[in-house]
Amino acid sequence: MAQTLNVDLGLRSYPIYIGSGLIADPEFYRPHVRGERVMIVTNETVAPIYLDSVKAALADYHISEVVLPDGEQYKTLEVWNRIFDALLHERFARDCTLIALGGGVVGDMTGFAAACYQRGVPFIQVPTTLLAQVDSSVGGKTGINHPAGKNMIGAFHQPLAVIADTDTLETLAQKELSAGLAEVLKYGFIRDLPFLAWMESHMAELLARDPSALGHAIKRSCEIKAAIVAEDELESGQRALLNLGHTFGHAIEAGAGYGTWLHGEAVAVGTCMAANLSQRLGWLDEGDVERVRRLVSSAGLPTDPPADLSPERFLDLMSVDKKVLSGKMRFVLLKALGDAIVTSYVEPDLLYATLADRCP
Ligand SMILES: O=C(O)C(=O)C[C@@H](O)[C@H](O)[C@H](O)COP(=O)(O)O
Repeated sequence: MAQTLNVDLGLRSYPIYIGSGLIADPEFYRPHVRGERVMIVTNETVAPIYLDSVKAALADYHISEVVLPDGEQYKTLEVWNRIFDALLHERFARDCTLIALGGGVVGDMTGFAAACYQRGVPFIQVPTTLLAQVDSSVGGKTGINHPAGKNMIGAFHQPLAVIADTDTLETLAQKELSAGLAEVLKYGFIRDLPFLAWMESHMAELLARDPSALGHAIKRSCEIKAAIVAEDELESGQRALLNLGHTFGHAIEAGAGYGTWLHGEAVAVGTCMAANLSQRLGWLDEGDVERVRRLVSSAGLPTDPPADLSPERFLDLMSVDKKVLSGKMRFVLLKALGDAIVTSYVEPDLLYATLADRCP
């Protein structure tokens, strides 16, 4: 049984299907596939587990595949180009559909390839990690990394559908599950205090992959994300709230070398740092910050930045953030738990103090 949510974007609206057993079911693909040719883009970890099921579900189409290496360190221009090599080698025309089968890296790279191939072809997201199911597969942000900054080259390109099979989470490494929980927690921190409280009391079930707890977490996360994206598709306002923890987090990922930290782990630390800065601005109290850190830690996630990332290097890496406008950094901070804002009014000494802060 699938639950269906909708991302309301006028002509670019699309469904998010969430449930068990969807990945091998042709019914979820058929209404959305365009043309007769399908290119499945996946990675070396996911292919041996799920590629055959997806191919069987798409047996009515002419299928090709490209299998990329797995990891954030491969979200590069060179690896991305392999998708075009495959499409061109096999003479794909515009009447085709790309399928992104995998986690956030595969989804972002496939979506960006779909945005660019012959100036734009359709694609479907089939996310197989928790992080991709609750966040990156929804909303149309696609792209690749540059050594100077995360997701620096990309496009907004909405998928035709998101098919989130919750069974795929059974094969996910525990570290990857925790990384996905960082983004689930984010929705509570920015917009939904009751959801945060629900996570507090259901963390053990979430970590034990209880299907009902995970199903609720995925649905609520996608509801919040779909509503924000529908309000502000191209991030001219409210959508930036979804970037809580990301300015600090992206700096950690780039500073340590892509692939050293999982994206969700870096976002978890970034969220604790955003809470720290929010306290310095007088918005959160000590108890709130402690609650943020406790929740993050209870999800099996780190709370502190790497000791070798100096405040100066942090600042340098953060200065290429996509939220920088007219040379001014903007931050997603917490006015209260469940109430995030975007602000550029942060005194440099308070920011520096947060960047220098390390738990004893
Ligand atoms: O969808 C959004 O908007 C987000 O910001 C979601 C983030 O969790 C996600 O990691 C996104 O890819 C980051 O986008 P970026 O614009 O900061 O690169």
